[in-house]
Amino acid sequence: MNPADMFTQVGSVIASVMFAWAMFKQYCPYSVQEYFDKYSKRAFTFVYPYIQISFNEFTGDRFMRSEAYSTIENYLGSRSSTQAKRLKADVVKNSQSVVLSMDDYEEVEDEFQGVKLRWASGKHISKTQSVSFYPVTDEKKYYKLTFHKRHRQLILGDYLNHVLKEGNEIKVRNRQRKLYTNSGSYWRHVVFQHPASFETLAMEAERKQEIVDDLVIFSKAEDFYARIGRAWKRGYLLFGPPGTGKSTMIAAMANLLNYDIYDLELTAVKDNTELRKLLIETTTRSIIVIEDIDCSLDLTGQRKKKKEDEGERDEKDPKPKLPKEEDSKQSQVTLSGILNFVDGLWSACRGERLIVFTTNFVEKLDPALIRKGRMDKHIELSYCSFEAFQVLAKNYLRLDSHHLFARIQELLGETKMTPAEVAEHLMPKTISGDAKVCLESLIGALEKAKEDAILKAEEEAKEKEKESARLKAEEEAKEKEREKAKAEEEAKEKAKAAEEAKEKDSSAAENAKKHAKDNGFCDNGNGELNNKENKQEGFSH
Ligand SMILES: Nc1ncnc2c1ncn2[C@@H]1O[C@H](COP(=O)(O)OP(=O)(O)OP(=O)(O)O)[C@@H](O)[C@H]1O
Ligand SMILES: [Mg+2]
Repeated sequence: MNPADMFTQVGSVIASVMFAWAMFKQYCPYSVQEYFDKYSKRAFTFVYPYIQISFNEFTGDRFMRSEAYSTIENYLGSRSSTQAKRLKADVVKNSQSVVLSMDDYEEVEDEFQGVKLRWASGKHISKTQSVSFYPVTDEKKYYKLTFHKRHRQLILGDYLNHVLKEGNEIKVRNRQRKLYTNSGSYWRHVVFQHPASFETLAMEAERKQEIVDDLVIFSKAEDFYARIGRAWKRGYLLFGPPGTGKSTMIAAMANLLNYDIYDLELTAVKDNTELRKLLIETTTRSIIVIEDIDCSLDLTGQRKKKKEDEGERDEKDPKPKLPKEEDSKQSQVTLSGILNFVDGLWSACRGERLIVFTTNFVEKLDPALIRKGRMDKHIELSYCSFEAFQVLAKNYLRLDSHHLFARIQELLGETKMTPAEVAEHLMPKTISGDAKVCLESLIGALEKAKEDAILKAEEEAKEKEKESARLKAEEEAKEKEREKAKAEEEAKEKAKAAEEAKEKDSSAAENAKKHAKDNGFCDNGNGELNNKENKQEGFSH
């Protein structure tokens, strides 16, 4: 048979088979088709030695993008860029890096512990019925993993875990961090791009290292927290005067650990229920921040006040009062709501979270709120030390040393200036950026601050003296008044005693008279008593 005849015959056989298949599809009942489909697939898998697993892009009714799909996409990214011929590119991290993934219907190979496997990308397309000029197509993308069935155990266990772990790590590396703020009961976010870092943070090197170590240890301690049975969370309380770097440190923490920030504005939260809802919506690897917690709520007295109010209500009116209009507008988040937020509920959330409170007045806060276990680490940020100044000088002026440093060190030891103020003086003052001008400006400000502090101390001493003199005078006046009152009291006492004595005398005289009368004496009109019997006796004589 010549090749032309052979092709003609093969062609006609294929055409006949296709015709028969089309007829079968067209006229055979659906149930028979399904039956046929099922058994043909079973027969195929019986002889086909490979296993296939599909990971669809969308899962569930809510049309949520599958986490596994995006993790696998990240995992396959680097392999795709070296093997696939058609790639898709996406830009992340504020247009700073390009992430590649394989295009549809591409294949890449992978190897795990000597076992070869194959990943393929594909999509199901279904046309949806809609009243539109253009047909709407519904694409469902998927990744398909194919491997030999003798490696089933290894692939389903270790390999898939390895894919998810590595994919997640790549996702975290590539993700854009976000700064969330709450507006009522939901979070809004912007891309978080604060440049602060622990290197640029002005504080003593030793303390800084201690905080960095603490954070890094925490972020790697998943197994440790699971072993000791505690939720993977850590609380930080940052306190100190305004402008000492509390907010800057939070940004540095987020940059160090690559965490998102949830900046919680408590005054915008209506009540504890809303607070709970917001908390549940926070994601893992995040820092939840409540700035100026002492100003956000009356956390110091709220618990006490509430109890007092309840006590009063119990006494006077057993029915609960409706909130007044002005009360209902204010936040009704309570201290116990916050405490639950910090430990109770939070423990139920998966993944690592840091919570940071900042305050200018740590002594104002309820001890229950900041006890260890809730706020595990208390960090004081204080006025600028010389070591902190050196960091600022290096950041702002690129200076490691300068002959004016000695004077600055002396002045910083004698006066209080916040790092924010110091930094302000180190900002470029001339177009040439002369460091000396900045340092002199700082020295001038420090000298002035020192003079002001001396004047203030003198003023305060005078005030104190005046106050103590005033108090002394007041005390003396009070003492005099007390003495006067005492003398008056004594005089009154004396007069009363004399009155009583007089009364006593007159009543004694009265008694004596009565007694005399009873015994036969009578008053002779001259105040003398005469004995009646004696008189009678005299008459008789
Ligand atoms: N320790 C510091 N290191 C570096 N810069 C600092 C430091 N402290 C303050 N600054 C600078 O001062 C500015 C204000 O600091 P920051 O907002 O962090 O202060 P804060 O302690 O949060 O103040 P507040 O209590 O008013 O919120 C920042 O922009 C930062 O540049
Ligand atoms: Mg701040």
